[in-house]
Amino acid sequence: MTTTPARLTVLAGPTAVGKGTVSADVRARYPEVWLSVSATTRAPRPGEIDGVHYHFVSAEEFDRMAQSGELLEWAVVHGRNRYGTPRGPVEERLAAGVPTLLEIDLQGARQVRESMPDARFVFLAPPSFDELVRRLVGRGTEGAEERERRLQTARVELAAASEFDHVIVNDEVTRATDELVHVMGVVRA
Ligand SMILES: Nc1ncnc2c1ncn2[C@@H]1O[C@H](COP(=O)(O)OP(=O)(O)OP(=O)(O)O)[C@@H](O)[C@H]1O
Ligand SMILES: Nc1nc2c(ncn2[C@@H]2O[C@H](COP(=O)(O)O)[C@@H](O)[C@H]2O)c(=O)[nH]1
Repeated sequence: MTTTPARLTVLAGPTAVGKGTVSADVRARYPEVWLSVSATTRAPRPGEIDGVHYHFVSAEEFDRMAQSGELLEWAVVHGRNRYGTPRGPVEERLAAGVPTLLEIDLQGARQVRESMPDARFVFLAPPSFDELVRRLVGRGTEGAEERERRLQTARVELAAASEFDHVIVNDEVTRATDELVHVMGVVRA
C-alpha cells in the first residue's frame, strides 16, 4: 500500500447523507487513514463511546478549548450544539505523513479552507432529497422537531456543494468510500 504525501481531506455534506457511515467504512477498510475525533457539547446517542465517536465535553470545557486555540475549527451546528476539531492530533498526523480525514459541517469546512487552503474539500451528496429524508427518519435518532431543524440546515448545505473540489454521491456505501479514498490519493500498490 502506498499513499501520496499526506494532505488533509475534509468531508462535509447534509445531515444523514451518510458521512459517518462512509467514514466508518474508510476506517474499517483503509486503516492507514486517520479519522479525526471531534469535540462536541451534544449528548451521546445510545452506543456512542466517548473518545471514539466524539469527545463529549461540557459547555465550559468547549469554551476553554475554543478560547485556548486548541480547536482547528468549530461551529454551532443545526443551531444547537457546538462541534470542533482538536488541532493537535490533526497537526501531528499530517506531520507524520498520515492521510487525515475530518468529517465536519459546512461552516467548519469554510474555516478550514481559510486556514489550510491546500486541503481537499469533498462534499457527500444524497441521490435525492427524498432519500435524505428517508435516511434521517430511518436512523431514528432524532425527534420530529430536531429532524426538521436538520433538514433546514441540509437545504443550505446542498446549495453550497459547488464550493467543494469534489462531489461524491453516496448512492452505495462501498462505492462512495472507494471514490473518497481515490480522491484522497490512498492507493493499493
Ligand atoms: N449509501 C447508503 N444507502 C442507504 N442508507 C445509507 C447509506 N449511507 C448511509 N445510510 C444510512 O443513512 C443513515 C444516516 O447515515 P449517517 O448517520 O452516517 O449520516 P451522517 O451524514 O453522518 O449524518 P449527521 O450529519 O446527521 O451526523 C444511517 O441510518 C445509515 O445507515
Ligand atoms: N464544524 C464541525 N462540525 C462537526 C464536527 N464534528 C461533527 N460535525 C458535524 O455536526 C453535524 C451533526 O453531527 P451529529 O453527530 O450530531 O449527527 C454533522 O454535520 C457533522 O459533520 C466538527 O468537529 N466540526
